[in-house]
Amino acid sequence: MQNIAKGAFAPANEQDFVVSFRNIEKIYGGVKAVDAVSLDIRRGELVCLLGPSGCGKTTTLRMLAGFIDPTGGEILIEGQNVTRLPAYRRDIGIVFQNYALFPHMTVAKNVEYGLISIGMKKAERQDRVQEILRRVELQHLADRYPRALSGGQQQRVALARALALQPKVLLLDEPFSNLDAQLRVRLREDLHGLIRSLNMTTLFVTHDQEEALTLADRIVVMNQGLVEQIGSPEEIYDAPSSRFVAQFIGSCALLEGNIDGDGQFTSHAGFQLQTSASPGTATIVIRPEYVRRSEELPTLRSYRAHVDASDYHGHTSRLQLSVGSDKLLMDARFPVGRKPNQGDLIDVAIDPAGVRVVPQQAQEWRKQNTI
Ligand SMILES: Nc1ncnc2c1ncn2[C@@H]1O[C@H](COP(=O)(O)OP(=O)(O)OP(=O)(O)O)[C@@H](O)[C@H]1O
Repeated sequence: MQNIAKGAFAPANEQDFVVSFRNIEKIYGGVKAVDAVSLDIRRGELVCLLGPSGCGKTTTLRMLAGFIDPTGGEILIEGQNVTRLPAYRRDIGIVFQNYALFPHMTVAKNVEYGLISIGMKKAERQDRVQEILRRVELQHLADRYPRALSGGQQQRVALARALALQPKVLLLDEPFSNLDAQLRVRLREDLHGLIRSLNMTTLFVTHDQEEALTLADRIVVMNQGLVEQIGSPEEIYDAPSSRFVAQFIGSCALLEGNIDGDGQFTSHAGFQLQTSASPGTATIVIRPEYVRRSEELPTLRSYRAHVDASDYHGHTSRLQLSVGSDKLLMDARFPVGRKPNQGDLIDVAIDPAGVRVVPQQAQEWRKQNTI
């Protein structure tokens, strides 16, 4: 099997894989919505498909669910080729974006529904419903109808319904998109804890990078049907494989230029920075939290920067800076009353830990990772 990713969950052997996508492809009217996606998901792993609208993440999820037939490639669940199996024979639980609860059924009946359809006996069914409602802390709402539940409670019913059938894999399609910002964060933590405690193998789709970074063991960044990078949240953030990944995950400055034989980078506009990279044309990524006040890094080179914009965000301030005609971003805390304002000049230094040289495209990363 291909060694696809080198994340924290690099699998030990094939038996550990619950899901394998092998060169999966979907073509719609001549356009590749999903292009040669390969991915192995290990038992108990939480993997996120992340990317902008239209990048192919929902199509990939739905091919695993059995709702869309791939144009090419294979999908395996616990080693069995399920590519041509109908959805109901794949042992998959799904929580849809809009939860898709039955409005005329109580919470308990919603959860019980799938168990009736597989012919489970009444006593066993009722035990299972009780057990799963207890796990998602909804026992007290068992007799309510969906319309009398909050968004977060509806989400938990949908989750309970999916888990009741004890699926091999849980699929979540934008699980938090219908919730307000505060509830989103709380439910994210709840869901994380629950999935972890059940050791549930989970694939979820989101376009929200923060959701992916906080929830996933590994993130699959997709762009125009292709996998740009697969890695742990730290790898994706700290070592992006391409300009696209660097810009899509978090904020950064991207500077184009050349690296000489001593590792010195010079941008096209003349900004210079010492790196340890090999010579050649290069794009460097500088994350804003690594741009610091010069006085904090007195041994490093200092740059005089013009403050183009200065925004207070509570825990930090975000400054947009110009050094010559190159642009940098800076996230920093300033003592009360000392936040620089637009038009000020400040001296900054760049912590080398936050500087990465990235390839122009993801091809290089894919080549190295045999995708
Ligand atoms: N049934 C279809 N017929 C034709 N094209 C389709 C169909 N479904 C999806 N596509 C196209 O395939 C591409 C991938 O769509 P997909 O829904 O997988 O993207 P996505 O990353 O999930 O986007 P979003 O976040 O907006 O849901 C898009 O260009 C989309 O227009």
